[in-house]
Amino acid sequence: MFAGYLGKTLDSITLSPSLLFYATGTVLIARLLQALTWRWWFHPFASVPGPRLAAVSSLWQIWQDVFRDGDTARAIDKLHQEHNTDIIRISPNHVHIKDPDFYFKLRFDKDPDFYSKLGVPHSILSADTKSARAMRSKASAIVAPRDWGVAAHSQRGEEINLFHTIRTISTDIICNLCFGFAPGFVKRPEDASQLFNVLDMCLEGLWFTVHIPYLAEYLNRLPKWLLKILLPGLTYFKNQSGEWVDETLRNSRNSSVEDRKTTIMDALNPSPNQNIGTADRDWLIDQANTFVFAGVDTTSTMLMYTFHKVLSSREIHSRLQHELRNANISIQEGYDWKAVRDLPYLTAVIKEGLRLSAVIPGRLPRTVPAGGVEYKETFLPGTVVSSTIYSMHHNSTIFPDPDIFSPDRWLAENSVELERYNVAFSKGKRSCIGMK
Ligand code: HEM
Repeated sequence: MFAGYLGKTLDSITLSPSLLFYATGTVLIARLLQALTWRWWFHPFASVPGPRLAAVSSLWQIWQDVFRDGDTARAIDKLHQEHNTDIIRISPNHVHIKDPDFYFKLRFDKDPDFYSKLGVPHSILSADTKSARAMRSKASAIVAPRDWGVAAHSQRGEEINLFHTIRTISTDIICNLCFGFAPGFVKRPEDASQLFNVLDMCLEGLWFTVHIPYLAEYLNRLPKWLLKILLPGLTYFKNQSGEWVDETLRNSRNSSVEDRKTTIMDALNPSPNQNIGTADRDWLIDQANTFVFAGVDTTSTMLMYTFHKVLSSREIHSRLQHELRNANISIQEGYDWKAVRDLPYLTAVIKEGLRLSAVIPGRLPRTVPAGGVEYKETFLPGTVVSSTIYSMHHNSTIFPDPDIFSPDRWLAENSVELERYNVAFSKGKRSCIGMK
């Protein structure tokens, strides 16, 4: 009887456009309310403190990343202080944990959702743990400390743009590692300007692209002519890396098998003994972009920051100068890098520069394995968890007066223990390859 009544009622309803509009709207609002209610009251992170906006949406992260110039790590640290807790909810399925002991347990896999949006889907940086392991062992065999024989060509008293100069040195060294030759930016710094503008643009754009699903993937699939119109800088970067990769492959075809293993591109080349196909060439260009991107600005920013700190403190400057003079080390005449590496005060200055320069300010998200893990009273199911380097390096229990640049903390009695908390290069299976 009820079915008959319902059938008649439905027959009498005519499906007008306005009815369709209201019905769709009602369903969408109901779905939204359901999602908000779940995230707010019933989600496993419902009791984890954090901004309300972060509990129900990704808007808090978007606000920090895009509109506050990616200053998210500092904002997260502030939240920990405000809520006086080691665990903070920074988006519906993502918590940030400040506890140093948890950092060392954070050996989970990279969050594919985040890393796939960085625009280099096939690169070592975005690869899953298993594929990355094979690439890492090949590439890290090439990265070793050595004398690169590059020195800035500046005369005494001549003004230079220090950051630009450091960047040219870093690029020449990274290119030597990757391709076996340097573009010669140290001698012709003006040639590097376009590449550096593109690196700046990519870095700024990154905070935006990580929030737009599939954007990086679509950009990668666009025809080359369209990408050139839409993003000329990115096209320039890809073409430049493409030329470098081609030259490496040409050089290795003309050299012996033993010599080929001396560059990262040769070590990673998936088809070393034959002419490389388009897919493998594109794959290598992705790796090349990653190494240039990961190696150049990290090193340059850290060095620039450290130079600034040394030059702003008369005491640190004169102690460093004294140590270098006593060791008879002068950059003008060339020097023994092994002797430089062992200088205690210089090493302490570099460690302090690494601690405070925060060159990787992001959250480095990891996925909790299926089955979940416990963190104190909170159960973390297969969600996302991160611990920023910034939080570790600004922990005042480990580093008293954390904002003060004090190389002496690395020379104190507890300095060996302190070393454990120097995580500038991250730790574990996905730590930095350039660390050596
Ligand atoms: C001061 C300099 C540097 C710092 C502070 C630094 C820091 C880091 C950090 C924190 C990570 C981990 C990122 C993550 O978990 O997503 C990383 C990864 C990486 N770094 Fe560096 N880096 C530096 C220089 C370099 C250099 C010179 C190279 C190239 C020779 C390099 C190549 C890489 C690569 C390829 C990865 C990805 C490793 C993987 O995913 O398994 N980095 N770096």
